[in-house]
Amino acid sequence: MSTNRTPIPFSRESLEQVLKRRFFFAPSFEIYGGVSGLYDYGPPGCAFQANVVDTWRKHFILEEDMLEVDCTMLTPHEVLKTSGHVDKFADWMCRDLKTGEIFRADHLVEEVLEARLKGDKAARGVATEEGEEEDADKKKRKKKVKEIKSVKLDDDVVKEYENVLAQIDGYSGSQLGELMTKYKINNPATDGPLELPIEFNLMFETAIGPSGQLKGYLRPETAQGQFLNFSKLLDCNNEKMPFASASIGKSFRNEISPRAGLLRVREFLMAEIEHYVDPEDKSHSRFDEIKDIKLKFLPKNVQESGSNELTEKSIDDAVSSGMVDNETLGYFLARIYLFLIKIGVDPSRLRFRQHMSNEMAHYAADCWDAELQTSYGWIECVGCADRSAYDLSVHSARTNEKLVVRQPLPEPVLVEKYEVNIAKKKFGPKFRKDAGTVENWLLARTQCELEDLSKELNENNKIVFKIDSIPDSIELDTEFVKIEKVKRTEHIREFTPNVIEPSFGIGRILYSVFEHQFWARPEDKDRTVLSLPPLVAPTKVLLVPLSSNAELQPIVKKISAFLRKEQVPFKVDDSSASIGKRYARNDELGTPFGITIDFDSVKDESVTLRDRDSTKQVRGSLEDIVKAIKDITYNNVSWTEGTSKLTPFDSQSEA
Ligand SMILES: Nc1ncnc2c1ncn2[C@@H]1O[C@H](COP(=O)(O)OP(=O)(O)OP(=O)(O)O)[C@@H](O)[C@H]1O
Repeated sequence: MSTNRTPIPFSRESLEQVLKRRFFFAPSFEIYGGVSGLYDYGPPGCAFQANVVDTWRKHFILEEDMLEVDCTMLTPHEVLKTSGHVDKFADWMCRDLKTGEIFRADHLVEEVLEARLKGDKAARGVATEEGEEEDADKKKRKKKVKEIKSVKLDDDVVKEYENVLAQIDGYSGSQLGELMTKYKINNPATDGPLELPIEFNLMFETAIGPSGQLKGYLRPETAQGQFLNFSKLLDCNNEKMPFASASIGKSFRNEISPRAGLLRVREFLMAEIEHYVDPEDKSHSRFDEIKDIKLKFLPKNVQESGSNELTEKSIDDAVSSGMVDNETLGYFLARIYLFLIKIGVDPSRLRFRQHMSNEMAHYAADCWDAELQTSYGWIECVGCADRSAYDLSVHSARTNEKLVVRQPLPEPVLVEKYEVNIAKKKFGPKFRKDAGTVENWLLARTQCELEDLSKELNENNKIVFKIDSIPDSIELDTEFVKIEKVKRTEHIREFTPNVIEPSFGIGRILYSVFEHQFWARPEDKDRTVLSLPPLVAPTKVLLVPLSSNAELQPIVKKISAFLRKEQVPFKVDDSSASIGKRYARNDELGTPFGITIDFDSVKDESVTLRDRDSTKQVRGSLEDIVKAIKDITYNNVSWTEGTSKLTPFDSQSEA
């Protein structure tokens, strides 16, 4: 990284101009006025994303020998009903019945309370936090917010607000409604009253096929496709455990109020891992390799006490103290950290936040988000959850397909377990075409469910339950079914694996890296640079002929052919702009190296290599220069080390 990089106040406006000017990304359908939450990536954005995804594949899929799948985005209703998304994948929205404006309830509470705290700080003459810039939308809204005037709050109220904000991700709809009433939160623009929060499902609904009868959704995550292929994947892995599947693909969420550019969009690229592990042994065979890595943690008890103070600990300490639930989860937190650093995340602006008890799904054993600090605040970019056996169990129960691992036991064991005995002959006449479905439903129950059913049968002499595909409730007495605890000698251990799921939103990560790597040359604040790591930079080399003299053309062609052969992504800039301007253009594109071709190059094929960040230059043969570029880009070699055998070159002014 540059030795010249001095901290200057980050300007989001300036970054946005660069990203737009160089077409990293832009609103989709822009000439039609655009649609909120939808973006197209331009050439440098595409190349950057492709390189990040390539690094992700190498870092996780290849390094960890994961099984990659590519599943469909269109998903039938039944699958997402079973997974819980149809009923629960929702955010809370509230409407202003007069103006029709819609707000996401938690974001509204957060924005208003933050604004009031800012007003309070202003009244007390305290400077507001640096780096918390506001996007245009937020600014527009805030302009109209009457209460952002500097109004001093009581100390108790400040404490209360801070406490609410620390836990903002964990509130239910009714709790948000209570907060809105308690703190008199109205439409910030008009001060008009708002409806209490109602649930809004975030999935895009569609119909599959012309009849319109097969209801479906665009998937909101890639995970379900991986779970449904579990048995095939286990087979691919020769039935060996633990193992992981992985998938990279688009997901869709009909966000209530998309905002903050790439950070909250309606269609985005996800990279997800489902690591299947024995529930009785969540150790990880490679834990030793990462155990000493130190991470910054924000545990749930700290947030629940209204604070956001970070604790720095090694992963080893975090797991052995029980703060992180198990070794495998800890292993992935460290691997996530290493990946993010590799692609340009600033480690000092990365923290791992644990989900609070009321935020975490009831089945999850533990959950941590990798959050990156940006001018929009701390943003969740990677979720990493131990989802226990939930997903495989629910799909198994719904389809009656066993999604389990069967392992021969070293010694037979005597076990006590619940078994279902069905009076098959009576099922046919009672249930007719549904007899098989009811039978399979009973046989697919887990031991815990059987324990409950057995109790119910003993106490009431009957059990009553509901199966989705059968309209009426089903009632069975002991003539039809017996559920009893029996002793059996077993030679095989059968279990449903637990799943540890690291889930990456690529767009959020890309944007955070832009912010973390954007700076301006101290001598001129308009000469901005995107210091993307060479590994992921869209183009590695800018080829710059010193002049447009025809004499240089053959050597430019020759060097281009050599770079192509060596598979180094490059661009030629033979425009008439000054050399400094040409470099400046590429500094904004994040191109880490410049190769300058001059009249000496014609004589001896030597060239000059320029480093984007330090603007240092060295001279050498084309072969040696390309070797240095490849070493620095792909082999993690520093500029100093990579160019140590090349001749330092006096760089002229780049003005
Ligand atoms: N609307 C979105 N736009 C861009 N990326 C997203 C969006 N929603 C989720 N992601 C990304 O997908 C990852 C995994 O999704 P997950 O369901 O855990 O997010 P989430 O908890 O719903 O996010 P949030 O609370 O911010 O809406 C997130 O860490 C994030 O990087």
